[in-house]
Amino acid sequence: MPDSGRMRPDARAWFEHRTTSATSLAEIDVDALLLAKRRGGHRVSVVLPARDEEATVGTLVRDLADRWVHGIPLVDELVVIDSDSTDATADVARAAGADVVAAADVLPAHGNRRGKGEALWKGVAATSGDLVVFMDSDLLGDVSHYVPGLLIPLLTDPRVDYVKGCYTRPLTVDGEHRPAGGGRVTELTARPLLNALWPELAGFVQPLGGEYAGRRSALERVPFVSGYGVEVGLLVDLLGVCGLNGLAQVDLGTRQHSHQTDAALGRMAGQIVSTLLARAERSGLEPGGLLTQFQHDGERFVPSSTTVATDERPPLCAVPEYTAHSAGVVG
Ligand SMILES: O=c1ccn([C@@H]2O[C@H](COP(=O)(O)OP(=O)(O)O[C@H]3O[C@H](CO)[C@@H](O)[C@H](O)[C@H]3O)[C@@H](O)[C@H]2O)c(=O)[nH]1
Ligand SMILES: O=C(O)[C@H](O)COP(=O)(O)O
Repeated sequence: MPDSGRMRPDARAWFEHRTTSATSLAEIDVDALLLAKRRGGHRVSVVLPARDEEATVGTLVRDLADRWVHGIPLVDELVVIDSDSTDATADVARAAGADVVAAADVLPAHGNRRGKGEALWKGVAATSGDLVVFMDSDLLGDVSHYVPGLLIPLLTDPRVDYVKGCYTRPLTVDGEHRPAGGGRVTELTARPLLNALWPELAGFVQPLGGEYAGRRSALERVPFVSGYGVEVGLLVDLLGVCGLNGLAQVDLGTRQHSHQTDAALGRMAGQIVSTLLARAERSGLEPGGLLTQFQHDGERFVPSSTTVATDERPPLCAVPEYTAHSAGVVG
């Protein structure tokens, strides 16, 4: 039976002390945040990787620019990294107020690879803020509070180097809408693997979520996996660089995005498996047997842990009672 009491103590302590909430603008003291930004002499870059996102990137960029560039000056640089789009992503994003940089034009001597992680790596290279906020370009609805929400831990606690967003994820597939249940690769691949191999990270509610922020000083010290393995790669590698207490998460409320096909999610899961197994092999890790999952109770995420370690029986041909019996039967 699930039992939150059985969550690994270090993961549980991290979850309790390093999870904060910023589910809407009403919950955020933006003036205090701006003051902290000015006092600390910080510069904030927002990086949005985008591949063929003409349908969504315009509204997102306009919301962010209106609120945090032209309104309250929390963001100094709003950059869309055009990841080899074949649609009007670049024009739409530029018209909405972003600086648009083609991934292929950044560090050209290093070539141009495919994938989201490549766009993020180029995004860090192309910007200059000491604090970098990442957001996907296919987000739906007004999510402009994500930016200050992700910045709070970085602007208010010098021990925090990296902040992951977490959220409830509705799922709409084939016209059927469910208020939660999104993040299928997260639940079926990333979470079980991360729990097995890096149990101290079990408190992360959304290890794959595309909204997170970090100090450049940390981000420039870790590799960026070029494809969809980038989020789990960053989590594991930043754990090594910053330690568990250098990581934090913030509940941003709800996240809706465009869903990919099952076949595409299978390929994404494959990249995540490959990213994590490569790191586990390098570190010689043995899998553990506890899985922590989360449910939102209306106020907060509630963890519940289950033993998933497997037991097994030997081949029957090695069981004397069986071989004696089956010899008798055959004979
Ligand atoms: O080659 C690519 C592929 C994607 N993207 C952009 O990356 C973002 C996320 O990509 P998407 O294909 O929408 O991923 P999801 O299906 O939403 O996958 C989830 O899981 C992924 C794996 O961890 C994360 O990278 C995502 O942020 C997270 O939302 C979007 O803005 C894309 O336009 C690129 O820039 N280049
Ligand atoms: O984060 C994930 O697991 C993938 O983006 C899939 O999300 P979805 O199930 O909401 O499409």
